[in-house]
Amino acid sequence: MAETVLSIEHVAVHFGGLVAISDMNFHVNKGEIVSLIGPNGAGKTTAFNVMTGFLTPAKGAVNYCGADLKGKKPHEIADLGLIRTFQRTSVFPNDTVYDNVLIGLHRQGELKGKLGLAEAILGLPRARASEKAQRARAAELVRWIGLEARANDLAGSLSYGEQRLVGVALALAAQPKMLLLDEPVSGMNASETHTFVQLIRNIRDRGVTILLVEHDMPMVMSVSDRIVVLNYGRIIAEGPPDEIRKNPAVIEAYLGQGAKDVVKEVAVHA
Ligand SMILES: Nc1ncnc2c1ncn2[C@@H]1O[C@H](COP(=O)(O)OP(=O)(O)OP(=O)(O)O)[C@@H](O)[C@H]1O
Repeated sequence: MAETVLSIEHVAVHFGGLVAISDMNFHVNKGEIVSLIGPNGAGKTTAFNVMTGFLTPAKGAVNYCGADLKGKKPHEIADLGLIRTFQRTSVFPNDTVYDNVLIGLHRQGELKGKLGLAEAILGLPRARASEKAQRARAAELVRWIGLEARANDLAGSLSYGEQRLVGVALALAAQPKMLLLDEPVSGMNASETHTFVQLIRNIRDRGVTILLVEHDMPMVMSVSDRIVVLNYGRIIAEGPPDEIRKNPAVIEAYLGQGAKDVVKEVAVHA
């Protein structure tokens, strides 16, 4: 039987009188790639914020690997291996790609308190060994995201899509069991998106479970094992891409928002 990694149970979020999410229930199994989609304002980002401890739901629970996340702070949730990327990646533009990833790894090490400050400052043997391991790991992560050829280029010289890859490397540096990707291909061209889909599959093949929020329908249809559709804070459909693209309620939800292009794309890929 499939092992559930994340489950959202009867979650509700209100902002004053506005119901952003109402009685949301869904789960993600180990090794799945699941997409959460829906028209603008449907509640996708709010759902991400609940899962990662940035928002406390008015009702319901989020379970991750058997633990109730209630009351946990974002960094405590990240420590459990539930890692998110953000819509905006902020790289250090005047550092190389490799150094950006190394800085990320150093921050991880500091956050986890792996080394004492004195050890690090004095360059004691344990600190030197750790530095060597982190350098090797940074090189491995740069290779993993496919930016090996650009490792020594300044991050500021990368295309927007490549900078987003650095964001993924920083998330991978935290050794996720599950990755939440927030609109990962927005602003990418078709070829960058294609490369990114391969990367997502590769990350999953290495054992990381994936949930993504994305507006790019062809991308969602090609990468997802399962799709959960939100509209006005409610789940209106859930299933594999082939079912979702034919679902009248889904088509209606997007048409209702005037997003005819999206519907056209869904139909074209049917
Ligand atoms: N901090 C907030 N305060 C008040 N209302 C909010 C807040 N955050 C979100 N909302 C409202 O909650 C609803 C859901 O918003 P949310 O950003 O989760 O939607 P979304 O599906 O992520 O949209 P998009 O695709 O445009 O990013 C919207 O009506 C939004 O205006």
